[in-house]
Amino acid sequence: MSGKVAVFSAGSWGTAFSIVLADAGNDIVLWARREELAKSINENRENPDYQPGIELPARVSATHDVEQALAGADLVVLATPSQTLRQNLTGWAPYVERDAVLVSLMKGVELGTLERMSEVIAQVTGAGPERIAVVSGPNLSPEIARREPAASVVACADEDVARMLQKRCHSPAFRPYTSTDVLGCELGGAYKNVVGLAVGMAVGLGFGDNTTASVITRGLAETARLATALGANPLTLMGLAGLGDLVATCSSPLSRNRSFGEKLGQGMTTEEILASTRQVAEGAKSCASLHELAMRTGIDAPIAEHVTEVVAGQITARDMMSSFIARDTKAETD
Ligand SMILES: NC(=O)c1ccc[n+]([C@@H]2O[C@H](COP(=O)([O-])OP(=O)(O)OC[C@H]3O[C@@H](n4cnc5c(N)ncnc54)[C@H](O)[C@@H]3O)[C@@H](O)[C@H]2O)c1
Ligand SMILES: O=P(O)(O)OC[C@H](O)CO
Repeated sequence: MSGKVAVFSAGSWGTAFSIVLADAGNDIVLWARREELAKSINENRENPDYQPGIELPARVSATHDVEQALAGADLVVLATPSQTLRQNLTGWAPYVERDAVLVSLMKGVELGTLERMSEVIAQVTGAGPERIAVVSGPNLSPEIARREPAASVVACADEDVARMLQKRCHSPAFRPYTSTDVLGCELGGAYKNVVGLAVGMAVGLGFGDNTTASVITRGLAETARLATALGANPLTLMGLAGLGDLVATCSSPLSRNRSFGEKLGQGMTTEEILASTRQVAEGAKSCASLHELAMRTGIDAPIAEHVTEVVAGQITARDMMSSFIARDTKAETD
């Protein structure tokens, strides 16, 4: 099964996932925000800004023209920073083919509205749940771009559509599993970034594996508490889009969220860290929306709460770690 796929946009994950889709037999048009980047990708077969040193397959071409990217595409893959999706998609939506399936690769929750990316897509495009899918799992883009073996979850409320997407992105190095739990996959993906920040802070403070394992495990408990309260299948959180992604993010120096946390732990401010990178660390924004979502749902979320405070400069990473230990004691399963 193959066809034309439009990928928005040519960042780290959009570029790496284009390689997966091309290896699986699709023709990809990769939209780049800057015209000169699209030109450079077409001329040099490489995205020097986001996946340097990786040769792009012949099936991948780039454009800065939205209409050209979307014409005839039956899959539209969205990989922008989460907080920019609504505004961007509003401009792109008029050119999306009527029956195209919209696939979110993003791992964030919108500030203010507290909406997941699939909810933003539904609102902006009017697409029903059978046309909205999510891909989420332990997929650090530099490893995917190098075609190192990895698995992931493709979720859609309509299982047939999830199966179609599974076929469209099953490549020799990338193994997708289907799910109908869109909410569980999205919250697993967004929450692991916040836990990755907390783990990074512990590493930056010089703490070892007992500390990081404790934060990871309590982070999974916090994720599962919120996600299941909102209707997720608890098994989703134990799978690739939950535990799997949490392990990859929290253990890898490639993770932008973990690295961001490490710098906070070493004493840098959020503003200094943001000024030092062009890539997005979604957890630095979604910590606030996830904490608010937890409060609105009546769920205890100390990791999201304290990470938000550290990112906002209200407490230090060391204060956060002390507070985790000093909190009222309770049963593990409460
Ligand atoms: N990189 C990964 O390993 C990875 C893996 C899985 C999921 N994700 C998720 O994919 C999403 C995108 O991440 P990424 O790693 O590709 O980010 P990135 O920072 O590498 O790239 C972001 C892309 O969006 C564009 N962009 C930035 N600001 C924009 C704006 N205001 N309007 C339009 N475009 C804008 C950039 O030009 C770039 O092409 C995030 O939600 C992230 O959590 C990333
Ligand atoms: O680099 P990060 O922290 O955004 O993580 C990338 C992916 O989400 C890992 O699955």
